[in-house]
Amino acid sequence: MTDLPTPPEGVLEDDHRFAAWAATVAGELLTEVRGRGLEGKALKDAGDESAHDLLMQLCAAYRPEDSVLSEESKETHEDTRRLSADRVWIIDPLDGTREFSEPPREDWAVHVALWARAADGQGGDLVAGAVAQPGLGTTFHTGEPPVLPPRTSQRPRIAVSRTRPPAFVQALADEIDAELVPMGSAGAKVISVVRDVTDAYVHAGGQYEWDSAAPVAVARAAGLFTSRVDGSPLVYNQADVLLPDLIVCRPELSEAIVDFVRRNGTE
Ligand SMILES: Nc1ncnc2c1ncn2[C@@H]1O[C@H](COP(=O)(O)O)[C@@H](OP(=O)(O)O)[C@H]1O
Ligand SMILES: [Mg+2]
Repeated sequence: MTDLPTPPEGVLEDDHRFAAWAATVAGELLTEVRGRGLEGKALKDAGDESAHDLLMQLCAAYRPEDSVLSEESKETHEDTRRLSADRVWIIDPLDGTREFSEPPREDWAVHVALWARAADGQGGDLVAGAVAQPGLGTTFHTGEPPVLPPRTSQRPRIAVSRTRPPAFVQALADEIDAELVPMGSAGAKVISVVRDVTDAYVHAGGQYEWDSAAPVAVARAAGLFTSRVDGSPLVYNQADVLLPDLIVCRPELSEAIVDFVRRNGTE
């Protein structure tokens, strides 16, 4: 066990600030790992493992009562105690692992989200989240919700996966006269909408709760629209952590995107 970073004053008392701090220090560690001269799989593995270990240690030390679901631990996926827990941290220690291993790309991120059970005990939802994007030197989080800048492009720009863009998004773009903007990392794509680099992120075909939980928490706090591609709600802390599709967009685009999927499906 390495020495844990010391939380700044006030961080432990506030879940939003704790999420932001944890994501930030994991991002700093990843930046350091990226400077070690590793390449390819060795760099990917070192990144995934070091950020996961640090975040698990921070949660164990400072949020010992809470459950954790982390991409990098199969044990946490299968641990059914989180299904009856009141609070679950949903973590992607390194989202956009591929892009992390291709310096100087900046489309990779650290995701830390908190899911909490509703007061009536029925279901729950995301209550805090942070996305650190070290390549931009910024952590976006629900403690200080990002202010959505005015839209600078009349033509919609849709962020899509750089390596596995769903085919239907091209058809959607053709219909609404949008431009596709390929990039890595679900977090970086959501943050591109938050920053007015794009206007929407549309994905289908596979993804897991940790890929979208923290970005969606931040997007909602910024006033963006979030849903599954069929317009139904994104639901977290499920037994099956597959959450294969989503839309994050400026509110004025949601109707056209959901309507397209309802008419055409995603095949
Ligand atoms: N079809 C698919 N099945 C499973 N995971 C997928 C997926 N498409 C994207 N993802 C995951 O979503 C994240 C963003 O992907 P992309 O950059 O292609 O948009 C990546 O997370 P990780 O980097 O944490 O593995 C990737 O693994
Ligand atoms: Mg991911």
